[in-house]
Amino acid sequence: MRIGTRKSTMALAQTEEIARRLTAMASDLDVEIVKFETVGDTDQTSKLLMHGGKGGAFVAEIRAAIRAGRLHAAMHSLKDMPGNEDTPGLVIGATLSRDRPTDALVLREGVSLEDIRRSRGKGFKIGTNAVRRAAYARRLFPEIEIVHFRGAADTRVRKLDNREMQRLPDGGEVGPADALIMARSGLERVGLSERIAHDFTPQEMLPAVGQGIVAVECAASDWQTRRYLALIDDAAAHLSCDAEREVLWVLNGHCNSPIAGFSSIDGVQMSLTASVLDEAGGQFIEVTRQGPADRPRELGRAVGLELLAKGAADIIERSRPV
Ligand SMILES: NCc1[nH]cc(CCC(=O)O)c1CC(=O)O
Repeated sequence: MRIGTRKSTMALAQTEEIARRLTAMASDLDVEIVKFETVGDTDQTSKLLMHGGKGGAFVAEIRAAIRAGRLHAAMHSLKDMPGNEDTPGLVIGATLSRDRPTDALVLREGVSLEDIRRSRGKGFKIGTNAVRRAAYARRLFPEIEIVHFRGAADTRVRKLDNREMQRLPDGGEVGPADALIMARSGLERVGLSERIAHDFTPQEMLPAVGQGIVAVECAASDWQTRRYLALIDDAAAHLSCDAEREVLWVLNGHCNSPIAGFSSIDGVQMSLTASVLDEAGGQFIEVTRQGPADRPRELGRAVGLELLAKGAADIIERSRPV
């Protein structure tokens, strides 16, 4: 099975995990990891929007290779898969069991969370490129300065430690950052979890839709690949995937929309919370509902529609595109 992936440390770790799980379930299977250098990786400073947005940059090229038969499958972080475009002929053949979905705070030497909390963020710069994280950061630390930080997880931490500036598309630069907000699961996968100073609770910072879930995509008609992928599919993660992504679908959301969504399963019940916030941190709409765990899309749809009824569309429309 030829599995395509970006070649960042994190993406490779995730793909190696897929390969390990596949060969544990099917010892006859040979897995080959095919590394792609996407436009999003080679072009670190220019706006991702030029390449069709973040999801477009990371995902489009690898999908074309599946459709052309050069790959059997592709690894994606579910969080990075756009929720507002159809993917005819492709399916998510497997979702791996979910890693811890929280966002985490990484600090440079000499800075503590207490300092940041006490000053309500005043005098501190926090690096992130996610509209959702910026919005929640401003709710938690109203006077913090957000600096746009990009790049692979390990690169970002190196820039933080070396007090490097971040170049911007317009030629300017920002930084250096005092802290970063990053996904715990990503930090774990690149071996940097000991750098986590604080895990934000879902009440402090609701995770992105799909955060912590690794997905494997393949051609809908490739039954042999689907049969293998079914062996490593985690049912609970797949139900959460369906529920949370339905919210994105209803809200026409992409991976950098100001939208958060997180579901959990307790027995036969699923609880789903989703929110929409504006980047300045002023407007915040949150909805929680419970429903039967085996009908995740219905629950996602109900939550998405309730967010719309409470004014979500306005906030989403006013948010920056990527
Ligand atoms: N946007 C990059 C990205 N895509 C997936 C993860 C890791 C978490 C995950 O798999 O959900 C990250 C890094 C981050 O957000 O810090």
